[in-house]
Amino acid sequence: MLAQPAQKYRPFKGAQLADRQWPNRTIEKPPIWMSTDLRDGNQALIDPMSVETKLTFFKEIVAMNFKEIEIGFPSASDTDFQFTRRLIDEGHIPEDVTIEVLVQARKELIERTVESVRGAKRVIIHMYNPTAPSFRSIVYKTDKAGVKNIAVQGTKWVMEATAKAPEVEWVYQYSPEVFSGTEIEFSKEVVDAVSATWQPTPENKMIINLPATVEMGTPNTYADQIEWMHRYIERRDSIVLSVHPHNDRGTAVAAAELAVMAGADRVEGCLFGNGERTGNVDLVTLALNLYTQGVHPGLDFSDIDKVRKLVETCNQIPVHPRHPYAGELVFTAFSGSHQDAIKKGFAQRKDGEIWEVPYLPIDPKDLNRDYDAVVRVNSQSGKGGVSFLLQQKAGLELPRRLQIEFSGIVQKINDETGKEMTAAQIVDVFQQEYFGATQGFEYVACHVSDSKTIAEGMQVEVELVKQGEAFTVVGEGSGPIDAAVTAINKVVPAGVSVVDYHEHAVREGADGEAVCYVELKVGNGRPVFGVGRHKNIVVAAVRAMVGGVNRAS
Ligand SMILES: CC(=O)SCCNC(=O)CCNC(=O)[C@H](O)C(C)(C)COP(=O)(O)OP(=O)(O)OC[C@H]1O[C@@H](n2cnc3c(N)ncnc32)[C@H](O)[C@@H]1OP(=O)(O)O
Ligand SMILES: CC(C)C(=O)C(=O)O
Repeated sequence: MLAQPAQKYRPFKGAQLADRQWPNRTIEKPPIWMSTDLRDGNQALIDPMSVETKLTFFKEIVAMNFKEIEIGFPSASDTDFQFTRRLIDEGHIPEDVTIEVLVQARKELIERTVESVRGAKRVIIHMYNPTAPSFRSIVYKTDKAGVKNIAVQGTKWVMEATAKAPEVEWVYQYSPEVFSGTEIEFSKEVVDAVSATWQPTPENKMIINLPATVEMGTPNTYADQIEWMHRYIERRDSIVLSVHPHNDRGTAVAAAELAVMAGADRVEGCLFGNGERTGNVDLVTLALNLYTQGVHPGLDFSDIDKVRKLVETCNQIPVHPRHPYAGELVFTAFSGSHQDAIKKGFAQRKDGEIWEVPYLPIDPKDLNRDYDAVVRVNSQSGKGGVSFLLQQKAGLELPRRLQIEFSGIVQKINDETGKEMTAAQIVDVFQQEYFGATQGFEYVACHVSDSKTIAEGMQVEVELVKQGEAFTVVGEGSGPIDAAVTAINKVVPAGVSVVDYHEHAVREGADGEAVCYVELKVGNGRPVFGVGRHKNIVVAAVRAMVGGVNRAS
């Protein structure tokens, strides 16, 4: 890298717009969406899509509810020509969907393009030519007038060619390519000349598309350019103002959003931002950003994994695991404090309320994503995450101090292995630690009686085995726990005292079970937990106590 990059690169200068209005606006309705996956996305693939793949992709884009779809560049390749014909001849285009085809401002290519869509109901014919200074001097070796003439002449060729196919309802779209790098007054001059030639009306609008062919400045500079054009181009009421951001600086989504605030009616882009170089603007992120503001985007991403897999298969490019809304890891928290907040958010949440779960800007369920993946446990995790998974997977609602005790056990394993622990593994470890603690006393059975002859009110008989020897201890107390403590104390000389006790049901109804968590101390030892589960709550409590005594020793 250069020590002085200013010797090689100059800062981008956008439109002069001192009284810009867009910063005070919000987006309250979705723009018109146009998917260019089959054109701009396709032209950037290592292996462009086959006709069959394009057809599969097209049908799914339709199912997502796109009403405008750029299907290709039919004059460029036989594949695109054949695909266009198949869509039309086999009737794959729904009544309310308009296909779009791209072409350069070249007569023979325009004629071939018109031929490719003969018989279609409605078509957007999209012509482009570059207008930026470097293209004028490097690619065309011409001046502003020369470039403007290409645009106007191309428009006339489109008018002539489309007039020969009157069965099609034609919509004209013009793009001054590299609008982002073209002097703004010159962009207006070219666009005005094109619309003066085509003569759109408020009833028969044309589309003026202003591409950030290469993203050149911060997104606010694009918004300024769009607002400038929105205010000053001629025949604005007869024009659908469209934007086509690319992502060279990684800010295409922001640029598109600010451009809509600045007056754009329509956005062109690709699913997950496929496209030339760093890609086109990502329509999934744009649409779901709107959704999280309470505005329905009009597109259906209610099975986001299906959309992701489709795009990965058709493009042969993976979607990044941290891609907004769709990546494999984007609804997953590994770190302790995040898990803790998410767990509390879910616990407080009631159906029908406004979504407010910390760290999750959208409910994964709305995209058919599972809550399972929300919390994953590794050495960065804390008690919140561990207990969340136990609750989700096994229905266990651990009291706070047990959460602390058990997460210490999990943490130790994670530190040793350095690996993630799955929910099933955590449940396993919990079961081994708390339900499998049989060293010491083995619980066999217990019997509870509350006859009037029992002085303390209740009697519990506990049958145990220790080192192969079976015996029974009996205790009385004001309640079953009390009585069980008295009974067990008879075989634990150091003395057992209950510090805390919690219970809850794990399943409702006839097959319901109770889980008891007993925190106890043996002698002067530190408090430990025992956990028991059984249909009968007293049995669950006695089991918890026996388990706790075993763990304490
Ligand atoms: C920003 C974008 O994404 S724009 C879309 C880009 N997509 C594609 O290019 C994919 C499809 N294109 C192709 O397959 C080819 O370019 C074709 C088949 C259309 C044309 O191929 P060729 O005739 O061999 O032309 P090639 O692309 O090599 O050269 C471009 C020529 O067209 C001219 N040209 C390029 N774009 C345009 C345009 N929009 N309008 C008019 N002329 C143009 C160039 O100046 C050059 O002219 P020259 O031959 O006099 O130097
Ligand atoms: C053809 C135009 C709209 C284009 O793809 C671009 O400029 O990026």
